[in-house]
Amino acid sequence: MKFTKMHGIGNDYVYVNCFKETVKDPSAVAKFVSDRHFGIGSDGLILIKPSDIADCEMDMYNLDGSQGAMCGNGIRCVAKYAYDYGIVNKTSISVATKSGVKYLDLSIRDGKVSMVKVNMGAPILQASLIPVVSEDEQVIDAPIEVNGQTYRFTAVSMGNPHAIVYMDDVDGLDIEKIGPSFESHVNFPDRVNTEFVRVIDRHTVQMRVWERGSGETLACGTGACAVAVSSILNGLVDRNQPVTVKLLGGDLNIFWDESDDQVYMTGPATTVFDGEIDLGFLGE
Ligand SMILES: N[C@@H](CCC[C@H](N)C(=O)O)C(=O)O
Repeated sequence: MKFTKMHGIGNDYVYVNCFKETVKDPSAVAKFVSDRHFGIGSDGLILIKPSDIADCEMDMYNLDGSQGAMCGNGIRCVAKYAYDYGIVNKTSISVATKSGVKYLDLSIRDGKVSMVKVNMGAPILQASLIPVVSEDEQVIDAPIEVNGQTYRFTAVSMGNPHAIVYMDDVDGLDIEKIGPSFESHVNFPDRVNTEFVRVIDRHTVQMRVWERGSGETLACGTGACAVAVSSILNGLVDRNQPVTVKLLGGDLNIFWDESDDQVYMTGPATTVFDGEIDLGFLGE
């Protein structure tokens, strides 16, 4: 299987061009290639496929083999791959995902994509659609008990579920302990991605993320969008201004446009290397 290793501010995936390659069992391939000791090493697997409704389709899998409906860092890399490897030859493109078609604008430097702006769509706040168990229609600054301690969280879906928790000491957090407990909490029937956030000023926040199916990653694009929306809803940052979200792997610029209710994410996309791997033992 030919592949390309790419990352969006350190959130790395193995990308496969399914215009040319066939992957029979993506879950098994994701688990194998993601392994940082016995595989290629990544947060998961992303297949770039032909689409009838967009320029291409993104089909993404987490490190544990589970399928994700949306990936913010991944979709910027899909756009870079599509342009740099000649699937498209225009700078405004569309990508189909399991959470709908997304529209992207590409910035070109030296003939290759360097930055991508993505219309990530409208945030979903309705509890039943996220999904999160609640008697209220929306979950904003609500209490939740995890590992015997009460936290307050806000729930937002950006096509995938996020729980946002504010705290002062994000750097000192034992995320390996608390992350899995949020992920598998009974109140999140589809599991959840959890962002632990410190507010720096009225337009800047810092976050660490525990991703559903992949554990702690250096960045999460959908998570950064959910954090910006949550921070506006909680009155912690200014509305109608871009929010800089500082993640372990770098910064993302997020703008929730009140006029059309769309969330716009801007950030880099990077190619690491091309490779080829024999997956015959998996039946591929
Ligand atoms: N890293 C991603 C999100 C990947 C999917 C997520 N773990 C899920 O299962 O919902 C991003 O950049 O958005």
